[in-house]
Amino acid sequence: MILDGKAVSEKRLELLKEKIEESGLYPRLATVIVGEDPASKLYVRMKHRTCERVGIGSIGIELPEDASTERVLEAVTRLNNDPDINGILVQLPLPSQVDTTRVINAVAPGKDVDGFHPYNLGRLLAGDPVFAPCTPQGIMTILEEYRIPIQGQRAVVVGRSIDVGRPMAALLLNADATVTICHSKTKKIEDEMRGADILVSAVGRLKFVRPEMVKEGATVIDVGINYDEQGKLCGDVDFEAVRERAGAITPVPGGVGPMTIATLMENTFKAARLSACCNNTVL
Ligand SMILES: NC(=O)C1=CN([C@@H]2O[C@H](COP(=O)(O)OP(=O)(O)OC[C@H]3O[C@@H](n4cnc5c(N)ncnc54)[C@H](OP(=O)(O)O)[C@@H]3O)[C@@H](O)[C@H]2O)C=CC1
Ligand SMILES: Nc1nc(=O)c2c([nH]1)NC[C@@H]1CN(c3ccc(C(=O)N[C@@H](CCC(=O)O)C(=O)O)cc3)C=[N+]21
Repeated sequence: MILDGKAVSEKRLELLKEKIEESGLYPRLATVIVGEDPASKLYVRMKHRTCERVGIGSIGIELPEDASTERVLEAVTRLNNDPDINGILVQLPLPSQVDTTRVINAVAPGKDVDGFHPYNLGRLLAGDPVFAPCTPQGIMTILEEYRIPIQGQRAVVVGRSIDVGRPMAALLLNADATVTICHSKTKKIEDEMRGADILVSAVGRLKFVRPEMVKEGATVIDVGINYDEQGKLCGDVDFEAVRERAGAITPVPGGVGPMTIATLMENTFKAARLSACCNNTVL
């Protein structure tokens, strides 16, 4: 079975559009982009376009490639203090002279729709999330939509980044999976991966997941965004070979990526509701 993330994202966006209309709210997202990286610019454009489609206002702050940490912090602080802005997304990666951790930590937790702030990561780890990172949260939505059982299942997450691997493991644990996290220092990683009922690859390497690493019938989630020798967009999974063994698998493109953006929209609406109804007292 192919897990059609694109179709699930379309369905969720239509539903969200209706909910936003009914709410009478006008949520607003601000993006901050530093430099001219074409991939980052493309992603930010896609986010703004999706905002427009569901009834979320958006503004884009663009800073020069050589912007200092202080300059980026100043932009974030201004957005934190702007009552018209509900969500703030600082597009990563930032140029090397910018201290990414300081910038992430500066975003007001109630506007942190990426879920990267340590407050939100802590809430997630405590089993009581407010904003979970969009990519892993979007993966949970795909699993739910396709009724893939999670409770008691063995889940293996390859990758331990703040944006994908770690929060993915926390979400699966919160859903009662038995979770293993693998990374570049993991010994006998193939044996770990072969034990997975649910295998999530967030590595960033072409053909990292080969069929011999996949249990027959497993659910395989491909987070990777890579380009092959022809410049074609590919995930981490050797898709054609692995799909024969997997019970269910996400393609790239059309799998996890569209769900990341749909979840960002859901988090932005949530941020708007939190500030409207409870003045952020849940935080
Ligand atoms: N579709 C989407 O919406 C999104 C896609 N992505 C894509 O997902 C991929 C991962 O992203 P991200 O988590 O940010 O990346 P990072 O580079 O931050 O993390 C990669 C992880 O993979 C691990 N790793 C690298 N090589 C190996 C190896 N040979 N064996 C086992 N583990 C290895 C690293 O281990 P260690 O920690 O030991 O170095 C690290 O934990 C990228 O391709 C990225 O473009 C990312 C975000 C959203
Ligand atoms: N602060 C921050 N938040 C992020 O969520 C964030 C980020 N920085 N930096 C970069 C990564 C990457 N990311 C993707 C989003 C959508 C697709 C996506 O929609 N991909 C389409 C294909 C798009 C194409 O054609 O290239 C697909 O897989 O079908 C991919 C990757 C979000 N990220």
